[in-house]
Amino acid sequence: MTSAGATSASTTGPPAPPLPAQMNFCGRHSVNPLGNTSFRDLCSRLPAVLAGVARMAWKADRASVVLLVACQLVTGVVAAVLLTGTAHAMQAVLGAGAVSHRLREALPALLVVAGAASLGRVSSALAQYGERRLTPPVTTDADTALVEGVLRVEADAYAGEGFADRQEAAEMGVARTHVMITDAQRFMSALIKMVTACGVLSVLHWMMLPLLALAVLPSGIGAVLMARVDYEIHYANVSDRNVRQMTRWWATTPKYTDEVRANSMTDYLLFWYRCLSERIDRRTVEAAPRTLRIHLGASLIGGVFLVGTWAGLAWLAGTGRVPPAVAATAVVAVQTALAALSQVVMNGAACFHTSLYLADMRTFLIDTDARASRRGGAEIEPPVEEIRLDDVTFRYPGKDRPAVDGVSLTLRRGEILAVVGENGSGKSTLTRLLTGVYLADKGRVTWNGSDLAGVDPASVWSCAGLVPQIFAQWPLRARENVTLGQPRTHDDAPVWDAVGAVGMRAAIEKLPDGLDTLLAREIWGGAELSGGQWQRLACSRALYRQPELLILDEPTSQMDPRGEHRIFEEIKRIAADRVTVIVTHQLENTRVADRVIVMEEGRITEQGRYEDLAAGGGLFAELLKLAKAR
Ligand SMILES: Nc1ncnc2c1ncn2[C@@H]1O[C@H](COP(=O)(O)OP(=O)(O)OP(=O)(O)O)[C@@H](O)[C@H]1O
Repeated sequence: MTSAGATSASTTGPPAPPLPAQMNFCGRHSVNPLGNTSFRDLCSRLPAVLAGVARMAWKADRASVVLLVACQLVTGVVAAVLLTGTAHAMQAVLGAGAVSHRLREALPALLVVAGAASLGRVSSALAQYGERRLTPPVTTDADTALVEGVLRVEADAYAGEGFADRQEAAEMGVARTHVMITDAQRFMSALIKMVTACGVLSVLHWMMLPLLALAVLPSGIGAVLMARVDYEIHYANVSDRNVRQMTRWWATTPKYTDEVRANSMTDYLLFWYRCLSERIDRRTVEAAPRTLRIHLGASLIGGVFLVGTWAGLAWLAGTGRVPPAVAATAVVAVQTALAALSQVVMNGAACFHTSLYLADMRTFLIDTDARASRRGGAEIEPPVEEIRLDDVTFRYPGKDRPAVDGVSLTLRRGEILAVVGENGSGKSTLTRLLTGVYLADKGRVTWNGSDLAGVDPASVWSCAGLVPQIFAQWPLRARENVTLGQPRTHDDAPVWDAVGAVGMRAAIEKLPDGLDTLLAREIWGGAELSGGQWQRLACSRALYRQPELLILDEPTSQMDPRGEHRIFEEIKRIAADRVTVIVTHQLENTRVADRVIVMEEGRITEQGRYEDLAAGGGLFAELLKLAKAR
């Protein structure tokens, strides 16, 4: 839901540019998942997060996971050996006798300490190597899962509540995946080090442990609270970030450079971009005092407890409760445990932080999975003799009125059907229902008698060729822009046939590398086509597929008369072997059709041949008159 931002009121000169719309999305999915979560709940998530990370890592590269686990174990052993070795060395050094004798006594323990330290270094280097091996495939798995999830949903999901915003939130999960392994691995190794150091400490004197825990706990709580604040800011900014991202693409892509410059939109787009960024920054800055309070509170309480820890140790040594050698070892153990504990806290909080974004990603993936196409396994066998719509109704999510409302229609092989009607009357939606891109909310669409709701969509789409109103200009080679990555043969003959049929052979031959030319001006070595040439290429894609159902939605709107004539001649030539549907506002073009249907507010209100409708007193005749009156 959006509302226009306020504009600054000025009575002289032109009005100030309006602010970007305020995003007040308040649907079912707009609830911050952390809104009613207690601190305990937050901490109890950590094991599940680590288990999730381990599962993802195991799936991506088992050998690296085994290496990392082995490194963790070595870390634990090394920490224990370091501390016990230090204790032995201390006992020898602080014992009785000449200095040279004491040093000799301490030498074996010191050598063990040096060996353990070297092993620790080697293990840490290997752990880093494992991390570097593991992070790319885990990130790629997460990223690909997200792209695949979005590609596999039923098409009407895109129009569903907050889909794009939730996708944007999930993207953050992917972005955080690359630090997830590092955080989890550091957390685990710090945890092992800490447990070892605490074990050694508890052997030295039981009182050291609670003192230590008190010293570090406040910073742990502080770090989790900070992560919570960060996530709240991130969550509040999702919609604005999404719009900013889109604005950035539209403003900077070379495709719209003419429109942006010649319509003097540069300043307005920069203004928009800046406003959105400032709004995002404002939310972040507004949270700064909260984070300062958390930081100061955690540092203050932690500092007091830390002083208490050292005082406790001094008291134990001073009162002779622990001998000097043990006290010296305890100092090392406290230092080790403190460092490890701070690392546990820091990396634990980072894992927790990441888990919030990963949870968004997981929720989104579960949602995309639930919305994935599951229509049944029936197959469409060519030739397609008949396509029928029986009382079909379709309404876009969130819309009050159906876009297609109770339409019944039968199309037979060899027939050319033209669909006309005013803007928004449901023509393109009808084509999406015919191809099974959308499934009817009510009624049935059947191909050769098979209801598309029970047919594997891939088998339908392998028989369809669609030139949509807004077609993609893929940054691919000219050849793949025709074949769409689905070559029919090992040679280029059918590709040349398809481009020849739309009058593009000469233009493709003139490209620097012919069919191998990359059609993307932005990329080095790429070339660009004109608008009409692109549209011809889009038509050649559909022709190349030799589809059972050929749908052309405004196929010639950018073409010169020769190109348009050629396309319609080709449509007539190949019509006998397929069902052809042409959506057009150029009413003269409907002369090629065997039948014309006129749509109004989602319904078919007239149908017949061009001549009959032109002579009738309906909308077709009225629109024709208006077209001729120019
Ligand atoms: N993706 C979508 N999400 C929500 N509503 C949509 C979507 N696409 C179309 N609509 C709505 O459905 C109705 C029919 O749209 P459709 O695109 O089918 O009309 P059309 O006859 O093809 O229009 P035009 O002649 O302008 O291309 C319109 O009210 C439109 O706002």
